[in-house]
Amino acid sequence: MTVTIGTRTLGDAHPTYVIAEIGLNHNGSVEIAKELIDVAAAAGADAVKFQKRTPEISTPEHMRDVPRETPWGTMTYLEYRYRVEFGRDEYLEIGAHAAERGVDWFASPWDEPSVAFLEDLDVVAHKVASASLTDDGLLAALRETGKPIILSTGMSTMEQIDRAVDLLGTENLVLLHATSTYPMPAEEANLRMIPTLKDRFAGVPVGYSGHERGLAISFAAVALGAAAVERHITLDRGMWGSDHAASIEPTELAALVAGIRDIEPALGDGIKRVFPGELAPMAKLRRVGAGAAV
Ligand SMILES: C=C(OP(=O)(O)O)C(=O)O
Repeated sequence: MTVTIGTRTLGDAHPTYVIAEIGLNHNGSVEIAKELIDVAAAAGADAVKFQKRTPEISTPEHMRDVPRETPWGTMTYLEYRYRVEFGRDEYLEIGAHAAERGVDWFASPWDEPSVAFLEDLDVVAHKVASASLTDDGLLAALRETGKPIILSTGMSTMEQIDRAVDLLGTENLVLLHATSTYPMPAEEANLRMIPTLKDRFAGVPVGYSGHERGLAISFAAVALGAAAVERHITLDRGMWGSDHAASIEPTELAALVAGIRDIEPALGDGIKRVFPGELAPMAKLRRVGAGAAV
């Protein structure tokens, strides 16, 4: 089974769909968001992703009044959430910029009104953040859209994943294996979940959403069959904000995409054959023995 997002097709035998997760790393600035889109396009990523919230709905009650030091002064956590949220006009500008650069754009809506907000902007797909995997109302609203849905599976049990997949249906679904530790230590990567999810949800493309430092684990995810790779990106890991430290910088994103494109043709089809390039070394090095004719 394949899933088509924009002009790209995801699934076995198709290129890995690389998602540059901007998330909140734009720090509320459309200019930074556009710079990050430029970075993603220059690196050869397929899509940029944002996070869309209705802060008074998606901010947990106990967090709302917690004071937060920000570059814009001390404010409550709820005020900060509003400060970094883009409205319709800003997303129209962002969407136009992504289209100009040839990359898909979409977002993870964190509440039901945000689904309607993104639908109005005619996004090509929706993402479900790991934190939202058990939000039945959100999943039902997303299924209603009929758009491709990319479901992240961090901080979840297999039973919760089964239920979310039941609610979303497998028709237009991409699963992402994820561990929601920021930054994620290698011991928590559990990359063999990629083949486990592929076996359990036959035909559903399975990818990887990474929060580790460096690129090696994401490359290994591709070697294990990931149909998509999502990584947080930032202009500079030293920037203010909670996700920058677990993000990759522009040169790393370029290296990630280039490395993935090198790995893809190397994976082959698993059928043993003698390649033309091996014939000369074989003629030179192999002693002819009883097994040669087999
Ligand atoms: C947090 C998100 O995703 P993940 O769970 O894949 O990190 C998101 O998409 O907003």
